[in-house]
Amino acid sequence: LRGGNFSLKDFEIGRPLGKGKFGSVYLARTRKGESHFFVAIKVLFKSQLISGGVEHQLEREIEIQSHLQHPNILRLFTYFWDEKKIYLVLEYAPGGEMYKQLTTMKRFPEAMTAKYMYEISDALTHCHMRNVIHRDIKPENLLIGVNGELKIGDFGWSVHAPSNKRQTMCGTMDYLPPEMVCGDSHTASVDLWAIGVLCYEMLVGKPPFEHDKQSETYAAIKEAKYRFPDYVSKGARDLISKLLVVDPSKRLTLTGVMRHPWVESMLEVNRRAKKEESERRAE
Ligand SMILES: Cc1cc(Nc2nc(/C=C/c3ccccc3)nc3cc(N4CCN(C)CC4)ccc23)n[nH]1
Repeated sequence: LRGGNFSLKDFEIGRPLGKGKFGSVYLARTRKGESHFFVAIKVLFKSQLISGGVEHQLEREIEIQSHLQHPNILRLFTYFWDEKKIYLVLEYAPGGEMYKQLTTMKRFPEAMTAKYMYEISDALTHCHMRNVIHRDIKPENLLIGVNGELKIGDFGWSVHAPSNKRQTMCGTMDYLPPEMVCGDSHTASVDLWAIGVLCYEMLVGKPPFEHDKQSETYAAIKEAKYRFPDYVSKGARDLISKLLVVDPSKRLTLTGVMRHPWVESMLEVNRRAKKEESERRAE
């Protein structure tokens, strides 16, 4: 997939993987050469982009995602268009969507949650170093790679920091931090709040500020008011409580997440489990 000017004829289109707001995503593979290389092709209708007024958002998504190269960020290899559609050639993540995994498992074990928290913090460090804030971290935008690693997918809402872009709210607001709920300008620390929400949702199976009425969700977010079920460990509570902080400047940093004692201890549990498994297989 080096170089440019690809077109649809260079790919064999497979099954649809999913349908988004502005188009569908298909499994595909390159025709050229003997090694069939799987990709995911996101097909967007120009007409819908224009009527949705999101062309420049797509430009930003392409600009940002094509320049980010990180093992926990889904690659955007290339893109092309014909008279009616735009095609994004994205990395294929064979593990599927994290939110489906979470729905199936109800909630993730602490070691699995900590691994995902480490990986997403590493990926966001890569983004923030390039002055990119994602702004839409949630299980629906996260995919699972071939080795069970997390991949941040959709960059449809990412922007260059700082930004006070009001976004037309579509989808859940469970992940919105207080400063975005109040319409203040926001910085990269919105992603720190979002991974706090994500950590809670991975451990509990639902987000911390979920309420029947939107106004109750807003109120709970603005005061960072939430409760833990008994089974959430002290270490996990400590991490989440350092991320779900109303004052953006007081939130834990990404380095702080990756070095948090609970994360470190859980990664050690993962390493030991992997070692035992490989020793068992070696026998
Ligand atoms: C961009 C991309 C997707 C992707 N991989 C996959 N995407 C989607 C669902 C995608 C989707 C797209 C738009 C809207 C909704 C869903 N579903 C997937 C389901 C997969 N399987 C195989 C693994 N099974 C456990 C579950 C079903 C595998 C990869 C998937 N790699 N790269």
